[in-house]
Amino acid sequence: MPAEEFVAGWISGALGLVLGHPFDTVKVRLQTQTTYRGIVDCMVKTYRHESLLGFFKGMSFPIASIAVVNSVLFGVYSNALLVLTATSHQERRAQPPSYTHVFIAGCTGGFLQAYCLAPFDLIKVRLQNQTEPRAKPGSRPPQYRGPVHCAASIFQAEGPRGLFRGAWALTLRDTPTLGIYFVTYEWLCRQFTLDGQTPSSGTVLVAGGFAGITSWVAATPLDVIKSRMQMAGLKQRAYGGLLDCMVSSARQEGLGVFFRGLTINSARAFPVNAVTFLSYEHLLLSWG
Ligand SMILES: C[N+](C)(C)CCCC[C@H](N)C(=O)O
Repeated sequence: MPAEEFVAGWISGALGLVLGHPFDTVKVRLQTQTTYRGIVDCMVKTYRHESLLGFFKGMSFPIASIAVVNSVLFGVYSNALLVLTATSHQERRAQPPSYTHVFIAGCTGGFLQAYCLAPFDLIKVRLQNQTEPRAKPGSRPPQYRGPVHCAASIFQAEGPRGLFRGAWALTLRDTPTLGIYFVTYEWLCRQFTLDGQTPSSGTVLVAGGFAGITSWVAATPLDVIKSRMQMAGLKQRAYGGLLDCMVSSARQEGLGVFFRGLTINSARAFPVNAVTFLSYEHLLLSWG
């Protein structure tokens, strides 16, 4: 099984992540808390209350973990294509796979990465939603002291299954939308590249950026539900399940609730995925 794809996926995931984390914090807060009037208000309040550091809450952990998850995504995607089309990454420019194969491989990668992502994403969301300013003497400490403490507290209170809260919503969110992700990327690359040629860096950046936006647009409704299920019982009311969360969120807040965080998600998705695909393609090219 070719391993370079996993390594390239790891490095490119880490690069994309740092760039996108501040957007991600604003997104999670807008989706799960009702105290902000919009993106700018959330940014201003976060900055005033918690300084620039507030935007990077919960990042150290994803940088290690999400990078691993990205490695699973790209590694499984590429190896699934190898199984489906019997072509390696290098051969695929000359013999491009069909969009159906790209979609199936993307969904497979999406499904498997969702399973690895679930506990990491849960911890990230819980830490991002702690709005207390950094420890001041005399102030009440936040519930979780850091990622390890957060994981340990959830494990102690709810057992291993607690760490997979919201995993079902996450899998539903990621399986089809990562199929869309790779199809969009491939389609855009092919539009701007002569047959058999390698796409230019500019093309890869634009195709990667739009692949990110398209898949996030499709993923946002379930992303809201996922984040809420992960917070259920803490700052959020408890839900009877995924459907209950959908119905009661829509009843209380209207259908618009399913698009919360869409603007910020798209603004984040472009740079993150442009950089992810560019570094991924470059690494693989330089390793020959
Ligand atoms: C499928 N869905 C849109 C949910 C995620 C796409 C993931 C791509 C990238 N790791 C990012 O964080 O933007």
